[in-house]
Amino acid sequence: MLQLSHVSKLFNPGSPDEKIALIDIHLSLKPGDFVTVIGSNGAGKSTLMNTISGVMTPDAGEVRINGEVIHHLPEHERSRWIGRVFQDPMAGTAPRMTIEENLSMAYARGKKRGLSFGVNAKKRAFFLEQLQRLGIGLEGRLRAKVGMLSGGERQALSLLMATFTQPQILLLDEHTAALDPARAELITRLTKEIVAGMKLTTLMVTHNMEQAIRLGNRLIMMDKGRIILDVSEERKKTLSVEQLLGEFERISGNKLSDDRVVLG
Ligand SMILES: Nc1ncnc2c1ncn2[C@@H]1O[C@H](COP(=O)(O)OP(=O)(O)OP(=O)(O)O)[C@@H](O)[C@H]1O
Repeated sequence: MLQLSHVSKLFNPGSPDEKIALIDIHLSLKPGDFVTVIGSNGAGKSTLMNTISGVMTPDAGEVRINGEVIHHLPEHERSRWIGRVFQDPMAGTAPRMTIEENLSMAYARGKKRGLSFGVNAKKRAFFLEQLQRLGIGLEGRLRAKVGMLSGGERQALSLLMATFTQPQILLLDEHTAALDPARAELITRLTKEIVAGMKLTTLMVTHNMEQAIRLGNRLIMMDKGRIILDVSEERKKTLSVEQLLGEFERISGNKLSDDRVVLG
């Protein structure tokens, strides 16, 4: 499904600002895997997501989705294959457009140009059904401007839009981090439901250690551009936050330096 081999990324090579972001990363995900990603500041988590999404090209190695090298794919193919939700609820939606218009845009995403963004009765019925699944009352607000929604509502909409086209890979980039605990819990629940319901292959970066253990069937830990620990579903079942932090210290030789860490 997703295959990274020998992936490396260096910023500002040869300059005093040189930064090694990824070093010889190997990662293989099976269809339906839900992998949580944790690590210290600057470990390379965002660079990993950017490289998988094709936003950044690796300096060495390659990323394949279903056997195809991602960087060779045209933009519309990539956006059909990859859904992404960012930390900032503002990032995934267009605030001046209505919920219905945003959904229509997401619906057309990944399809060849020329496809209408317009909303017809059939599409509207589909949108209503999808919004009802979220269970937060957005189905009654199709014509509301998205800029009027709360952060949690926008993030729920972003999640729906990112998964509309049944992407091959779903990338969640600290997508609950900017929300208050109740909203974060809501988005976590919706994430679990959508990922399990659609059997999506998912990578989720989180600073919440408890969430990283509780969600998904695999956990990877990054430090200084490398994957330093890969935890199986079995091991995750009995793993505590203290043990996870202990493992980080044992392998990296340092305490986890993450200024946004949430223990649980
Ligand atoms: N565009 C860029 N230009 C230069 N250096 C960069 C750039 N993006 C990332 N880096 C550097 O690459 C390294 C990895 O950064 P990255 O953002 O991937 O880490 P991260 O694990 O997501 O960190 P955090 O948890 O702090 O957000 C860091 O040293 C960072 O400073």
